[in-house]
Amino acid sequence: MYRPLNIIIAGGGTGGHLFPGIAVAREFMARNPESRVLFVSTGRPLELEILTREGFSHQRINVSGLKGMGLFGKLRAVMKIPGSIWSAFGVLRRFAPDLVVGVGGYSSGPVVLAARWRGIACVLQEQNILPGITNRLLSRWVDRIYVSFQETRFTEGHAPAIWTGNPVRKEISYDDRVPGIFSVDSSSPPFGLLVLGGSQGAHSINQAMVDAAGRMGDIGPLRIVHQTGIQDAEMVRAAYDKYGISSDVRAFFNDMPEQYRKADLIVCRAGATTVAEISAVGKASIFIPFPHAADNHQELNARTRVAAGAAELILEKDLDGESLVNRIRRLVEHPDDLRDMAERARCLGRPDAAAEIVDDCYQLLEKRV
Ligand SMILES: CC(=O)N[C@H]1[C@@H](OP(=O)(O)OP(=O)(O)OC[C@H]2O[C@@H](n3ccc(=O)[nH]c3=O)[C@H](O)[C@@H]2O)O[C@H](CO)[C@@H](O)[C@@H]1O
Repeated sequence: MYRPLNIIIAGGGTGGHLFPGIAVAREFMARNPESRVLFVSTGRPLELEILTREGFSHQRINVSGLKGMGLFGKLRAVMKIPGSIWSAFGVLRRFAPDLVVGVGGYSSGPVVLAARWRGIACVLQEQNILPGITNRLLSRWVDRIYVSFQETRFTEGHAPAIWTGNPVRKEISYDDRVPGIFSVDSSSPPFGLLVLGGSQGAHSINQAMVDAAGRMGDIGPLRIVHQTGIQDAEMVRAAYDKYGISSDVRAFFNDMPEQYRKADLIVCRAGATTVAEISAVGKASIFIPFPHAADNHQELNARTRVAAGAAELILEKDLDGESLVNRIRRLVEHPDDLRDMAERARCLGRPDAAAEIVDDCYQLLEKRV
């Protein structure tokens, strides 16, 4: 029997940080429904919408990131740090957590530091192959770090790191009882192409698909599901309509499990949570990493899959409509290759990541009693 816990999930900001936190939060609630979970972060609109839908409480904290800021922005961000740590103490006093889970993003910093100061158990979850700056700074002040990639390394003096994989929501994971996984089957057109731009959409992928739309005539029946982000939805929808391509274009999908299930091929950025979900669901993919992600970590995330024959890669500098269509056409014409990639992807999946993390957290708390 698992005892009820008060858990704070600190950090987030983007879907790639938030959804692993939700997977872990749900696992804690499954172990004991009397547990309470509070998410603490800057509270971007998308984040608040997702947490409300999931039924989790949220507490906003006023903190800014340092990265990519000018001198004035950096100074303002530094000046906010004492206030944000002070508010974090207030949150800790009111919620009285047994454990704080930092999921990356600068808003996790003050909460984890304040919790450490108060002697509360703290763990980190790192989604990317290269740790983000906040997790790197916090790595020596916590009890454990759960990493998504076996290759991930922290600098000396860090807490014990455990390779669990990146927690993925249960309904996304591969299940051989669900029809549609490994749905690559040339006898059942149309071919399902899922295009994802990460949680905010990717303008260059949108642009390349618009350019590609006029060159897809000879590929055969296609059904494109495309997540564009807010800016480009109209432009992309108009291009598919112009060339008579059946499509579902939206700024953001709230039904990703369904969309993954129906896809025969996924064209997407290489955010760590997308990469983990594609493995969990066992699908073929073409990654187009965001080249300006910190230390180019998206390309490194993607290369782990490419090296295992589980995905293909197009670098942004080589991306245009023609290169994209050529890759898609080749894979549509070689379903065996698609199936092989999908199976290799599935072998890399760690569908039990959330359960492993929660098991370890209970053990950690047991030792501290
Ligand atoms: C620009 C940038 O720095 N992005 C980072 C951000 O990416 P980003 O926030 O884009 O995150 P990911 O691609 O890793 O994950 C996106 C998440 O959003 C969900 N989703 C996506 C589209 C949609 O329509 N509906 C939906 O629910 C996906 O299922 C997934 O759970 O966090 C990732 C994880 O730390 C990093 O690897 C990325 O580099």
